[in-house]
Amino acid sequence: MWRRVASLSSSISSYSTSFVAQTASRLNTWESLTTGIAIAQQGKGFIAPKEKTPFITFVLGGPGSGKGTQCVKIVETFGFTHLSAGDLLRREIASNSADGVMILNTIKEGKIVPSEVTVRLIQKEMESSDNDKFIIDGFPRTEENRVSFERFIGVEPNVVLFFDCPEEEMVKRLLNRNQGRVDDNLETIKTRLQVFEALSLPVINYYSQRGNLYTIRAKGTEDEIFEQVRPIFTTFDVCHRAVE
Ligand SMILES: Nc1ncnc2c1ncn2[C@@H]1O[C@H](COP(=O)(O)OP(=O)(O)OP(=O)(O)O)[C@@H](O)[C@H]1O
Ligand SMILES: Nc1ccn([C@H]2C[C@H](O)[C@@H](COP(=O)(O)O)O2)c(=O)n1
Ligand SMILES: [Mg+2]
Repeated sequence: MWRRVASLSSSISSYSTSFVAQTASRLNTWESLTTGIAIAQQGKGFIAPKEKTPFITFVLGGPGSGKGTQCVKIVETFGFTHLSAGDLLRREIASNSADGVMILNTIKEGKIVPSEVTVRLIQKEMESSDNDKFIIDGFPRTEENRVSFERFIGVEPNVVLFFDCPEEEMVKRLLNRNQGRVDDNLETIKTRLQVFEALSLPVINYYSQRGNLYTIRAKGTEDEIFEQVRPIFTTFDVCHRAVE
């Protein structure tokens, strides 16, 4: 099971209080994870489980670019655990949680839910998973999402996929999706496209500059698109990560 030395959930709920101090403590915790065994061997009494850093893929792209569709294929082929930020948020709405109404209204408007909520949901799933390979779909949608993940989860993505799809194709797909989503209507789609351009493209540019962005031409059949994705993970050899 992949987990941090200490659970961070409680810290996230007090996100706005002493943010800088908490962040510093969190980064120390991740450092402890990697140095804990050595410290224990020196007889200083601190024992941390020896665990691998998870392999993380972020999946980005405009609304309807095919992120979820391709994630299903990636999971089937490469054994990732699929965490869709949108699905986790919709699950919160369905469970009538304290944040449910706020999340529903935000999604109906086509806007972005505060990062502390989304990161907490992702973190919970990661901590309770036996897998150490995660494909995180529709996240980070904003610079705030990105920075929150790095600060609270304490790791950066190994791979960032960007499904680059023409706008008219995305709109056509969304209007034909027929899954009863409250945000698949023309008015909300327009806002989602604006939000993508204003808030998500800067994140994509950030990863492009860091050198871990893989851009996929996302028009064509599902199989044609997957044939662009497959070699990325074959190169990383994610199926044969050593088990400790
Ligand atoms: N290559 C494709 N060609 C045609 N239709 C597709 C293709 N890929 C996915 N679709 C369809 O387009 C719709 C949107 O796809 P999908 O849900 O995977 O997009 P998404 O990027 O996850 O969207 P969102 O951001 O809204 O969750 C679905 O109905 C899906 O079946
Ligand atoms: N990081 C995220 C991901 C999703 N949301 C909200 C806003 C999106 O329009 C909606 C649906 O997500 P999708 O299923 O299209 O990936 O969920 C968010 O606020 N932050
Ligand atoms: Mg999706």
